[in-house]
Amino acid sequence: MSNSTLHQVWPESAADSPEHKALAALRAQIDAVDDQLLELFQKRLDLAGQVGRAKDAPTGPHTKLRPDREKAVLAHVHGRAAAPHKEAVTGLWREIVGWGLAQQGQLKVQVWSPNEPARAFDGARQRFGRAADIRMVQDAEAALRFASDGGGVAVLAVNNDTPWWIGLRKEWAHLSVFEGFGGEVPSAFAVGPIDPAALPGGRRVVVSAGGDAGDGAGARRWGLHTHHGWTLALTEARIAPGGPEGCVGAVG
Ligand SMILES: C=C(O[C@@H]1C=C(C(=O)O)C=C[C@H]1O)C(=O)O
Repeated sequence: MSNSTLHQVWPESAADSPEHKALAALRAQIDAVDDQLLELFQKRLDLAGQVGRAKDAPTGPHTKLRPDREKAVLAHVHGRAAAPHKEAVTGLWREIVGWGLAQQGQLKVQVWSPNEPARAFDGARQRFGRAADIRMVQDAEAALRFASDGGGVAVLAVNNDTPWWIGLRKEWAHLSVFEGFGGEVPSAFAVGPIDPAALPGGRRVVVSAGGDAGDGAGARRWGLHTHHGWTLALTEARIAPGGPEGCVGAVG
């Protein structure tokens, strides 16, 4: 295409056309909104940093990640967002909350999923956001040890033969499940040294030796895995983490 043809299609006077002016005015509004967003986002980051320092005193061995609070923040913005924007708002706020948590120290996530590594990694990235340092690992026990030693959290698949979850009733009893990945019947769980008071209020994760122990009458229950008499299940029964029913956490 020659220059003369270009001139015909897009004459110099186009800069003064009503279309161009309307576009420029809209972009000026976007620039102004960006300035406001930038100021508010940085203010939020600073506040999250302050919350982190306020949490220093009583947290003990627990991570600063508070799944219950994150869930409440996401539910709040989802509830207030206009219907066509709910998905965009929720996706963005996952990122915002991830960066908020990062103000209190970068979250490290070890993902173990021998059968579906990409799916588990994507789930972890969506849940914890760009701010998190997320790595695939080859050994479920090592990932649990990493979480136990305060290194961060682990995302572990259950669609395989390694019954790592039995350890949540034994050597890893101080770790809690706080998220499920893959829908109603999760194929992976996030596990970490979460303050039991900060667990999300969703379905409870139960690891029990034999059968249906601890399920309240009539509560819905999803069996996920069994191994040598041990059962991993989800339940809607309102049982307390760490109690005799074998509740090892909850999913959001
Ligand atoms: C700011 C906090 O710390 C973290 C960051 C959050 C956020 O940015 O909204 C929410 C929960 C925590 O995982 C908090 O506990 O309130």
